[in-house]
Amino acid sequence: MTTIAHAPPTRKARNRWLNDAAGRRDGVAGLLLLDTLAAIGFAAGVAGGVTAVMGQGAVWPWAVLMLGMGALRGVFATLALRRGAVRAGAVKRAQRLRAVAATLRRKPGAPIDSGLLASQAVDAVEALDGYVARFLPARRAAAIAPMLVLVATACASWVAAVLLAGTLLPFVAAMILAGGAAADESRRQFVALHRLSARFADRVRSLPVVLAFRAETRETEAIGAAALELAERTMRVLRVAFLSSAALEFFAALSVALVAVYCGFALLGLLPFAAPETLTLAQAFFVLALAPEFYAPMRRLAAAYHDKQAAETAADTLMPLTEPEPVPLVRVTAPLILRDVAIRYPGSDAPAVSHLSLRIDAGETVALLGPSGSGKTSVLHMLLGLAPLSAGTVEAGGVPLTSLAGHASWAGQHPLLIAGTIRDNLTLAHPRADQLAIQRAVAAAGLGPMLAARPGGLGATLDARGSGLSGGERRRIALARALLNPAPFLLLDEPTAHLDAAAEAALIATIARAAKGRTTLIATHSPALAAIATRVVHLGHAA
Ligand SMILES: Nc1ncnc2c1ncn2[C@@H]1O[C@H](COP(=O)(O)OP(=O)(O)OP(=O)(O)O)[C@@H](O)[C@H]1O
Repeated sequence: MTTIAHAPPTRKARNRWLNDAAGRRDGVAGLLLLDTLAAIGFAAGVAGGVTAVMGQGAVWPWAVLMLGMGALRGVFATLALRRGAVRAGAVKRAQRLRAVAATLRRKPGAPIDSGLLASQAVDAVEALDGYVARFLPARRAAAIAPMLVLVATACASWVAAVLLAGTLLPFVAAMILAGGAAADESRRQFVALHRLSARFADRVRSLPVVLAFRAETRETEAIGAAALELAERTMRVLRVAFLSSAALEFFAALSVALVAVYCGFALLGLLPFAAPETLTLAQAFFVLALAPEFYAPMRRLAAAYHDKQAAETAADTLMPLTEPEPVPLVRVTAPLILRDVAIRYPGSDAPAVSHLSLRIDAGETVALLGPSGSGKTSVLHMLLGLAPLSAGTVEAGGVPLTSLAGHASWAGQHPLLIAGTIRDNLTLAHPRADQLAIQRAVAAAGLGPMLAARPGGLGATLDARGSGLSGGERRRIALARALLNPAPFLLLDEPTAHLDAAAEAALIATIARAAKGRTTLIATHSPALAAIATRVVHLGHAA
């Protein structure tokens, strides 16, 4: 089961990270402020139009002002939406690349958790969308826009401005209370979502094992329970969200009602106290048309508030991802010299390999022989930067080596297959390989009969599990891929396992040809394959 194993960061650190992740401002908040200014113009148009209709001047300039400002509001709102979406897209792309890069360049031997990666690269990154596109611009605009409305209102009626401002304080207090509760609930909801998606991804990946052990019912129940937990958490978040929107709507309605009652009574001279100001019809209409705009930025902010909570929870998952170190591009050549090398996996008490010293000269073929578990694969993985070098040194062509990746063709024990055609799988390590080179590699790896029997041949599609391929066929694909890549080092991990004697003999001849001119290291249990090596190195008990 996938868990988030680190302590949550402090609020300050989280906010700083979110700000950095959101990057530069793209003027979305500015567009929202322009929308507020256009709303003030619109209210002026309404007020002027009404007084003109009552016979005080021409109507059309006010109508033009009203329509123009209305149209501008539409333009500003659309531009703000579009710019926000573009900015959020860029932020998500950068974070997704970061999540994937952190996984690809994790410490050698550190376990990979596909459920966690899926949750980080998909759910957590997606949760930043609303934060960047809506919440941040809404928060920036909400700090200024109500003040603009207040100043415009005060120019027409200072009493109306005081009434609006008076409802603001209890509203802010209510929102702080509701916001705190919503933050906790939202965090719990996100953890439940993370748990469900990680569990689901893990189980889909291990579906054959689940089916083989008849664990469908148990796993279905577990996923059902996780889904139920998520539903309950979502309902709690919604309840708090409804509560805060009820508070918002109450104070928004109260402010408009107070202004309307005051303006009406002031115009009719029905105020139960001496009028503190003289209000004209135009001023009253202006103030009334503007009153709903006072709470509009807060409404926008409240609508995006959930995005902030989701982003904060996502930040807890994304922040611990370490920045990938740039991989230095070093030209690596033989000889390959290992001095007193030890490989110890994280969490293991005993090293998988210890005190291994070895020199492999350019063009040499070395076979690593040894009982199962003696560390043959670990040595190849260490050279590729996939297993940790815990002690000793490795040097290639006089350069201290961190990884042969990029300089080596590799056929692993569990060949990686991607969803795509057989050709896609072959050209994975050498995308520019031409048709002739592909045909040669296919023939050399003994894939010809399999491709001839398969509709589509090289164009036949595989899924990521390589369903429909035998173990031997998968290894042949991995070998053909390694042969296709003209790298100076060739690393093969049990390339002839799962093959009958005749197929093994044919493949050994192919490997012997492919090894010519390359520095080759082969991990094997097969004495026949080891026989083509210029040197045999025994690991483990057999040493
Ligand atoms: N990722 C890992 N984390 C922890 N221990 C590991 C890991 N990979 C391998 N080991 C351990 O390291 C030891 C050497 O394993 P390795 O696969 O290198 O042996 P091998 O000689 O290639 O075995 P085989 O012939 O069965 O393929 C084993 O005890 C194994 O359990």
